[in-house]
Amino acid sequence: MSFTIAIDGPAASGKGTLARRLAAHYGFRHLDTGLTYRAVAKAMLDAGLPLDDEAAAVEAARSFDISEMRRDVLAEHGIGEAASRIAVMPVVRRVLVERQREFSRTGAGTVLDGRDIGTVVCPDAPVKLFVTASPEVRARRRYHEILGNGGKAEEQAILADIIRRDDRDANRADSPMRPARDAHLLDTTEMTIEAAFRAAKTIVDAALEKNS
Ligand SMILES: Nc1ncnc2c1ncn2[C@@H]1O[C@H](COP(=O)(O)OP(=O)(O)OP(=O)(O)O)[C@@H](O)[C@H]1O
Ligand SMILES: Nc1ccn([C@@H]2O[C@H](COP(=O)(O)O)[C@@H](O)[C@H]2O)c(=O)n1
Repeated sequence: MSFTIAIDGPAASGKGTLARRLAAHYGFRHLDTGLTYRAVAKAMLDAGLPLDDEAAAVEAARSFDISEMRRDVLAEHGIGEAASRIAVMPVVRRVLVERQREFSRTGAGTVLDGRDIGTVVCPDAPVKLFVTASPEVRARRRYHEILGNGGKAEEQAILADIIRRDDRDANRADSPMRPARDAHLLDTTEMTIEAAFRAAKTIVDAALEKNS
């Protein structure tokens, strides 16, 4: 059986960075589940379809290749916003959650990050983290990331986007973003990436020890 590390948290909280570090450290496979919602959103946008076309979104959710998802192609802020609008549709979630669960069962260990991993996708995961940071710090980090990649951005606009997306994700009826009851909360507002990794590793090591 696969040992799954479930990581959730709001937009730009650092959950993907942490998930990638943990996966590399333990030799586990990683799935950024946000990319699955983004892949559906991009397919809809590229086809010029309205984002609330459920039948088309379900078809897109069934047909894209998970192994072909690329963060650099799907990272755009507008795609994140569209993904969050698509993510309110229960029928789309059902298809994607099944594909994410399938991934979580492969190999000796997996790391999945998203919004509902600890609560819905992998509720039996032996270790769950909920990563947060203040909205202002998250907006600043994302701003510097975009600039570092040669893009243009406005910090205040990013902050407004993040707040709007968090609100939609936390208040939708199906699978709202929230920490699982047994999740460890990790507030990285004042933490470096390295400090966040070390704190998470201590938690994961304890869970691995308990499972052995
Ligand atoms: N503890 C930290 N200290 C400083 N910068 C950080 C920290 N954690 C993450 N970052 C930076 O913040 C930005 C957002 O991190 P990341 O992409 O991992 O967030 P995310 O939660 O996966 O985002 P998304 O919601 O878009 O999936 C990245 O530029 C990353 O390098
Ligand atoms: N498990 C998940 C993961 C993501 N979403 C939705 O997708 C949007 C984009 O996610 P990013 O992590 O790439 O920013 C996000 O805002 C959520 O609406 C989800 O619902 N469940």
